[in-house]
Amino acid sequence: MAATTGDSNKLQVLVPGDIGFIGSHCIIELINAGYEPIVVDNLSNFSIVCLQRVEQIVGCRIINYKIDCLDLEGLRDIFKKHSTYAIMNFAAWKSVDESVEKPVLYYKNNVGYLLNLLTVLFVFFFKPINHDFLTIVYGSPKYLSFDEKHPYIGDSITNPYGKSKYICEHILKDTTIAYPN
Ligand SMILES: O=c1ccn([C@@H]2O[C@H](COP(=O)(O)OP(=O)(O)O[C@H]3O[C@H](CO)[C@@H](O)[C@H](O)[C@H]3O)[C@@H](O)[C@H]2O)c(=O)[nH]1
Repeated sequence: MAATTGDSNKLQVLVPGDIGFIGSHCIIELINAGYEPIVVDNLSNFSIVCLQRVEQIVGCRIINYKIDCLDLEGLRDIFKKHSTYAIMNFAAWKSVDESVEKPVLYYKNNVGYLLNLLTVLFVFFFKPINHDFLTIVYGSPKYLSFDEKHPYIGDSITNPYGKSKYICEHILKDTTIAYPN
């Protein structure tokens, strides 16, 4: 199987959480579109076998790192090794029920990962990124499709998972205001 790493001139896209449901589809589309995805996943929700299946589908090896979201030094090392063109972040815990039982863990993990990504991002002079748009964060849509201008629902979010994502949205909005370029 050919490797995607090394001498390729392809633009590299860091995709934390890309062994997961949405991320694994995303890396296939990235490869089809001519990009080189860099997989960063702590394998908390999926095994490396999922990545191997994706490699079979695309017919090449995919650069991957098993690191935890709160490992700031680990993230820094990855940024040093790759000239990252963009980041698409899917790494998060997403169980509503579990988030109600373990709220601190969810805030620490989901918000902490985003803060670590932004910390490293600014060290390497990148722009802030758009985040995902979810009904769990925004509530019933006021209009479709969701975009950056859509009003947030804030206090009516019923669980720590949704709130952790809501906080992430505000962090990104504030960061984009602070660093418009
Ligand atoms: O701290 C963490 C937590 C999770 N993961 C990984 O992240 C992936 C998440 O995938 P999955 O559990 O299948 O979630 P998805 O359905 O793909 O949803 C993800 O992508 C959505 C769209 O961005 C977000 O809304 C969700 O919160 C986020 O979990 C998995 O491979 C996990 O192993 C990490 O690497 N680090």
